[in-house]
Amino acid sequence: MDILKKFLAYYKPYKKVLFADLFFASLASMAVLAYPMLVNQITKNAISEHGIDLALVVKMIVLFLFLMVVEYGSNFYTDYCGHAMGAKIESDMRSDLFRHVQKLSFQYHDNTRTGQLMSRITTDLFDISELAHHGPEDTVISLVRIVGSFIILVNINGMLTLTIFLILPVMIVFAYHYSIKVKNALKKNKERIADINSQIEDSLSGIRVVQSFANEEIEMDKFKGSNRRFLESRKNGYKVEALFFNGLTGFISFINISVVVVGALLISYNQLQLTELITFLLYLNTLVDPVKRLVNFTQNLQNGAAGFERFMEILAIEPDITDAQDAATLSKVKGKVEFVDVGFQYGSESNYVFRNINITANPGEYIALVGSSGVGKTTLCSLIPRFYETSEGTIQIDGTDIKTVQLKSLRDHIGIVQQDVYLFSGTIKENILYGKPGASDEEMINAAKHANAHEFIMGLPGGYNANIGQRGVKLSGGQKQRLSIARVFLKNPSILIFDEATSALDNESESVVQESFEKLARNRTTFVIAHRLSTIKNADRIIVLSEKGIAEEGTHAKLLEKKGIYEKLYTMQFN
Ligand SMILES: Nc1ncnc2c1ncn2[C@@H]1O[C@H](COP(=O)(O)OP(=O)(O)OP(=O)(O)O)[C@@H](O)[C@H]1O
Repeated sequence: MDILKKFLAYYKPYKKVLFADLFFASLASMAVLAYPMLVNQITKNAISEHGIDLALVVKMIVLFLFLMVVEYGSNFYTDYCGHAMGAKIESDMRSDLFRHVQKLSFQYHDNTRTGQLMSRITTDLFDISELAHHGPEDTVISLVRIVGSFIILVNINGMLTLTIFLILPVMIVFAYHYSIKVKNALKKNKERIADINSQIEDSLSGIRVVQSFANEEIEMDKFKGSNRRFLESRKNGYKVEALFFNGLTGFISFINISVVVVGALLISYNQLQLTELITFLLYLNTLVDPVKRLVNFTQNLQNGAAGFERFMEILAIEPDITDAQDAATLSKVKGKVEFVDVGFQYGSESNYVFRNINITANPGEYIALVGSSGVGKTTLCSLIPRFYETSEGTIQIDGTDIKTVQLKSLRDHIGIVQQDVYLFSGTIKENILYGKPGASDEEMINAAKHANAHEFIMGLPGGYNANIGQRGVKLSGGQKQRLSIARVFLKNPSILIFDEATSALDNESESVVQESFEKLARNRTTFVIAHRLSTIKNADRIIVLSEKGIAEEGTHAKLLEKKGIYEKLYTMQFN
């Protein structure tokens, strides 16, 4: 019931269109019901052995034309405005879903396949929109036509009507049964094509890996398998569809023949006139369409309802990282960052990545985090912008617990340069402006200059308006890094997190990136997740993480002196 209420709520902005749609759907159905009556008038009263009543024929033709205008005009409205209403509802739902999914935390996205989400956002919502539009409309059309025809048919002849309504339920059961089979076949088709799509996406996104391993044949074999499965499911789909449609046509012919046979008997007993039989046969055809619509409606209902349930399931997931009710705005940040007894685990079932972490970073301090792979350096840093929530302890910025401030204001003060730079397809300018939408060209170019990116950008055809291709494929690793640094320069945050690239850039571009990053870090509290120890010799403080938490802390020189973990790591890399 609750779910129905939520579904109906989406009609609210389109109430007028919905009522108009239902009104025109009823009008068109009534016009269809009136046609056989006109034919009846012509065959019964206008044409007789005494000749033709021309005046009546003309009157009927005019009425015919009028009904046609009413029917097609109404159909135009339902086809156009009704569908548009469905599409608008779908678009509203898609916006709600996208807005919601954007709010869900990293934890949710870590555990959800993007492809699945995309298919929900597209396929499910299309099914719902079909239901939103065709559901009420088809019900009204079918009711008006079936009830209307029934009343008219009974008025013409009760016995003949009984003949139809004895066969009709069997036909409905047949149609329902096969419509489910068709539906299942179509669902299977969809699943199989989704398999193919995700496989193509996977193979083509990794085309560089595929070609470098020369594994095209292996990919082709995988593709052949899913391609064959899709072909089989389509063949099966066509088979059940052929059975469904031909079976239905068979039933209709059978009803027609039964009516002709019973009608002929009734005529021979003077219980029926020939003109009445003709009218009757014409009404038969107006009955077939609503039956098909009803069957179609049950399908729409199943698909749409299942889709809507899934849609609501996602909307029901509460974002686990949100603003507290009385969250304050974090403004004028000096940049003191404190970890107080911080512990973290990914999900309540998993082990703690670390516990009892205490770090105080003073404004403007440059802190490097080192430690073996998987020890939790990235995780530690992702707690500062609250990408994940601490499991124990608190993190404070300038003495304020980050859980008590508005998420947006917190993230506005933090700049992140990730090892795997993500650039959006579009121009250089659009990508830099992502750091501060609405910034002037001058500010943007300044940021690029600070990031040592201006020169290479000017060398590209189109300069700042050069298109960088999907995810920036047309740029080198170092260029992408510098663009992401420019983006953060423009943002101008007080706190900085730099996840150093593990994949080595060549020495020259590395030193350019390093130089621009050091410029960016000036006067900002900076956390560097360091992989190459050569880059952090000048850090104010180096924190060495181990499985047991913070193992060592100090400057490069002090830690070397200490001859502990850091010294070991350093000698290993140096050698
Ligand atoms: N999204 C996630 N969900 C569950 N576990 C995760 C997730 N991300 C990381 N982990 C686990 O948490 C631990 C710490 O990972 P993290 O990436 O923080 O380490 P790291 O020190 O930055 O490693 P590296 O130097 O290799 O980048 C690892 O054991 C990792 O498997």
